Amino acid sequence: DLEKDMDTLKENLSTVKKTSDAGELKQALTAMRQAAQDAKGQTPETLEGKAEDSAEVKDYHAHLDKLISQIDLSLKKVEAGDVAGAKAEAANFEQTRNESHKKFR
Ligand code: HEM
Repeated sequence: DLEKDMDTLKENLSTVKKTSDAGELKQALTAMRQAAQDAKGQTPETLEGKAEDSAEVKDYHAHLDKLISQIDLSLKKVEAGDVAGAKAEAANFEQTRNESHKKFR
């Protein structure tokens, strides 16, 4: 469910910020990506009763897609050997989290 996806995001974001090991970083980013993708299939309580094609649900999906794009950029960097650059993307994840929580939490 959505709470579980959010807990997965939180735990793995913490790993992304802490680790300097490329393998561990990649694993945490991959878990975050899966959780964000899964969250797209869930409906937050604040949007219950809204149609799948409503502006609100589309906006919810767009925020998760933004996070997924940011995670993909971070994955690209770690794959290119840029661990510091990959970790720096965490600031963007947090910005998207904060914006999203203001709207949908
Ligand atoms: C790295 C990014 C994010 C982190 C670390 C994060 C973390 C969390 C945490 C820890 C919770 C509380 C979960 C609980 O009650 O146990 C939560 C709730 C929530 N988050 Fe996020 N979040 C992130 C991104 C997002 C995004 C992108 C969205 C929407 C587009 C979102 C929507 C929500 C909603 C709707 C809730 C309330 C869920 C409920 O009904 O309990 N979050 N988030």
